[in-house]
Amino acid sequence: MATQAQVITCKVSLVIEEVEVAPPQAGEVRVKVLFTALCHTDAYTWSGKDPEGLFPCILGHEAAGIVESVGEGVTEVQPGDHVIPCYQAECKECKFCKSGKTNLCGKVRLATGVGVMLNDRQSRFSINGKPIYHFMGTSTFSQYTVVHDVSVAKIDPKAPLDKVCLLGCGVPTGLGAVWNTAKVEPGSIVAVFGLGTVGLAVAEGAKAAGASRIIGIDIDSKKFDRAKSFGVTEFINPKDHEKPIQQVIVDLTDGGVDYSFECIGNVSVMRAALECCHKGWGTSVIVGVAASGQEISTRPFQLVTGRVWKGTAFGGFKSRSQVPWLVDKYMKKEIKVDEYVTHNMTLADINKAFDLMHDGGCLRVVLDMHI
Ligand SMILES: NC(=O)c1ccc[n+]([C@@H]2O[C@H](COP(=O)([O-])OP(=O)(O)OC[C@H]3O[C@@H](n4cnc5c(N)ncnc54)[C@H](O)[C@@H]3O)[C@@H](O)[C@H]2O)c1
Ligand SMILES: N[C@@H](CCC(=O)N[C@@H](CSCO)C(=O)NCC(=O)O)C(=O)O
Ligand SMILES: [Zn+2]
Ligand SMILES: [Zn+2]
Repeated sequence: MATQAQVITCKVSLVIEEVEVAPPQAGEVRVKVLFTALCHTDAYTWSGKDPEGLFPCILGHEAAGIVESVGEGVTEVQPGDHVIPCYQAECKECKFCKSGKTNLCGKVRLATGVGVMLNDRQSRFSINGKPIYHFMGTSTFSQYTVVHDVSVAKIDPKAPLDKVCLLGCGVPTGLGAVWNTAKVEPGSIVAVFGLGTVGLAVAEGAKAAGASRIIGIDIDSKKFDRAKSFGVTEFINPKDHEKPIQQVIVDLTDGGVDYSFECIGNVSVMRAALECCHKGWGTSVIVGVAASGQEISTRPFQLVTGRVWKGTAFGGFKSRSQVPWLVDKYMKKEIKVDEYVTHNMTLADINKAFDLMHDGGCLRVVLDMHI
């Protein structure tokens, strides 16, 4: 086909470049990133569908490392501390942090949303004097990064960093969606849409909360076997049914589920997840991130008749307070983490790692940043 005068769609790679990382300023921490995993939100922003996506930038937000140096006034971490960068900050002082109602923090969010540090609204990354933007206040696809002190959790130095890096995003998000946002009670019937890392962590959290049935829904039936070991008790592939998936679930559950979780980022599935909830009390939690311009819809009657629609960011966990607690739970073998790591690679292979995310067998790829 002739392509002259046409827009061409083609593949591009992330590039690995030498970057200058400026010293941390007041209230900032420079971290040597040892291991980082890839999350679908990195792929989402790279795709250009994130309205906050700003390029050129350094992506990455699910990582663990060691503090290299700290700026003036930083008291809660020091060089040598083992840390997890937290894209969701916790300053403990702002209106949000003090509300007792949310884990969102307002202190640095406006700066991190536009790829800069709060102090001087500049980036600490540059190439030949030209700034490279930060991403989600973390930018962990770099061997060194600079984060705000409110965006870093100090953790047990005995914890294996090549595993607990996952506690920077996907696993806490799923667990917390169940424990903090939905507050699933023992005996509940739960539906999980999407059986990737986040959906499996929802299943794990629901099992721990004592759910009686955990129904996993995915369009890839290969996901089902593995999901059993995370707590899923029944499986549905929407492709095997002619009826809308919400009707299939309502029929199977005597009127609908107590809780549902959308872990895909698809607005049609978000609607189905709400509408498969039981009249009068069923609650649906949106976890997946949908692209810019996408909107959710349903008949208001669904809410009038008692269903509740919620969303969650980082599973409602307060990052600096609770990430160390999650690390301790992992060390006591009370939550899974190793089981979500399906591949280990190096920074040099980051493009292959992104390709692997489309492979049904892949959950998390962990990159060793210094080989
Ligand atoms: N809210 C938050 O704080 C937060 C944190 C982390 C990730 N996320 C988002 O959560 C979502 C899930 O992340 P993940 O890493 O588990 O992704 P993933 O791609 O590994 O998992 C998604 C799963 O959904 C399945 N799927 C796709 N379309 C489907 C459909 N129409 N019906 C049923 N199943 C379908 C896929 O087969 C896959 O198993 C992403 O959108 C990610 O950006 C949100
Ligand atoms: N810039 C994106 C926001 C996407 C989004 O909702 N991010 C989640 C975390 S995804 C982690 O993998 C989140 O926590 N949001 C709350 C926040 O960003 O403060 C967009 O605009 O689509
Ligand atoms: Zn993420
Ligand atoms: Zn705050």
